Amino acid sequence: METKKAIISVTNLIKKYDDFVAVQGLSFEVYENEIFGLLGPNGAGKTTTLEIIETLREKTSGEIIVDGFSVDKQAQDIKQIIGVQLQAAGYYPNLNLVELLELFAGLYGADVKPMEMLEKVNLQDKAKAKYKALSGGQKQRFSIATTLINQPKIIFLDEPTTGLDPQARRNLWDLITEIRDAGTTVVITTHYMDEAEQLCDRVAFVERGQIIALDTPDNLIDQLVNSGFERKKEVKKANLEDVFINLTGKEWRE
Ligand SMILES: Nc1ncnc2c1ncn2[C@@H]1O[C@H](COP(=O)(O)OP(=O)(O)OP(=O)(O)O)[C@@H](O)[C@H]1O
Repeated sequence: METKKAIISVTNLIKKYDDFVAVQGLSFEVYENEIFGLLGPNGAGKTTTLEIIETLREKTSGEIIVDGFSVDKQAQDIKQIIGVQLQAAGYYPNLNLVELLELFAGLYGADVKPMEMLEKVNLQDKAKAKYKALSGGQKQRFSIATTLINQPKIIFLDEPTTGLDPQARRNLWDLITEIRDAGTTVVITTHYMDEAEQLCDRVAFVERGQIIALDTPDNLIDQLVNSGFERKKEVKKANLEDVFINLTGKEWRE
């Protein structure tokens, strides 16, 4: 990674839901133009943390700066430069994909061409389709397209590949990498460690509302190996997912 400028700084973030402390003093930085993964068990506090950074949820205390703007005083400025996946409920059922993108662009006051957006995520053939008629992978790609409407500096993707088949997942990894390579910072959560290893430049492990490790996947694996860890079973040169991909091909297909 050439540049190491922080675009997100989270310092001592605390979030309480009544008496329950969901986030217990998190501090981390996301660098400009990296894919940063927040990993950890169910209920660790990942989504809560993302939603606070996205200015969608109030924090209890702590400081968050996004591209120089404070979540406390400049939430509107932050909203302008980030892209967040909308809940599927926001996709009006009677509108097709082009119409939905036109609607969202209008709401953002953004000057985008819906067909170009659809081409970016390889959905140009589905321009006239309704959201509910898309496959799981297509729905995710459309949802990612909606995060790009306001040409954001940072996009947030919460478990974007959950429930997708191996090809759709790999296609999405390619898409997310392209988005990073085009200059956008990506913050992602995932429960798939192979995905985090392949896709993320750096990852933070969150456990019970605290960060317990943060580094590149390579460094974290090396540290574990250097501590004497060994897998019980000999690792083969391929796994069952490789067999799947090899049998069924890599092309876009849904
Ligand atoms: N609105 C809420 N009110 C009360 N408790 C909440 C609320 N939202 C989340 N929590 C609790 O805060 C904790 C953290 O939840 P969060 O959704 O941030 O975890 P997560 O790491 O994203 O989990 P997952 O991997 O399952 O998505 C959980 O114990 C959850 O039950």
